[in-house]
Amino acid sequence: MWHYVKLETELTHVYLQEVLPGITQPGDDNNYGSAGVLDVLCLQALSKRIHYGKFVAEAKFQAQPQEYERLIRARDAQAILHLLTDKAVEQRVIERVRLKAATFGQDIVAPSQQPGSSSASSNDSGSNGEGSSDSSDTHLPGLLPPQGLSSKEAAGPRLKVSPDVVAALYERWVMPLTKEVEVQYLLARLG
Ligand SMILES: O=C(O)C(=O)C[C@]1(C(=O)O)C=C[C@@H](O)C=C1
Repeated sequence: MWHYVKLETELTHVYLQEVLPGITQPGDDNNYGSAGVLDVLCLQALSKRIHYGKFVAEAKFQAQPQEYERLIRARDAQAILHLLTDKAVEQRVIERVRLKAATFGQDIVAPSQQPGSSSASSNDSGSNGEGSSDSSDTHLPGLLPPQGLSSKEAAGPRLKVSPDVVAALYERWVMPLTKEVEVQYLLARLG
């Protein structure tokens, strides 16, 4: 049945093996509570995005019922995957994700806290505890792997995660998992 289509196990594996290493630095910052809360938020957001593939697949079925029905009856998962794939849309999604990560992932620094500013001190992290503990450090420890930054990114504003890494995660994992949900949904569609 279509509502049994759930890729939680695959998603957890991808999150632990691919997403986390891409957006964090190795090591232990002892922030287990905050990390746990954010892990759950990320997993829920990814799960929702991927499993919305069921609605997308239903719309695609409605648009081409005969084509899909023939492939579903033939149990031809590869042909279904091919029929539902739209490379132009995928390219637009990747570019939008890259732009969003570059825009909303900026680490905003008050002018007075910027390196070279007379009021910036090396150990002043502000009353709310935010900010770099070292004003000469261009990246927040634990948030941005410097090795994940392209030279273009490193020259621009400080970013919490590399837009290229986020775009690659979408291309290699998020969209393929969404398509896997779509295929599984369609295979169960007539049952
Ligand atoms: O928008 C669609 O047509 C989808 O099926 C969604 C999606 C995606 O995951 O973003 C997946 C497959 C398509 O090739 C394009 C995009």
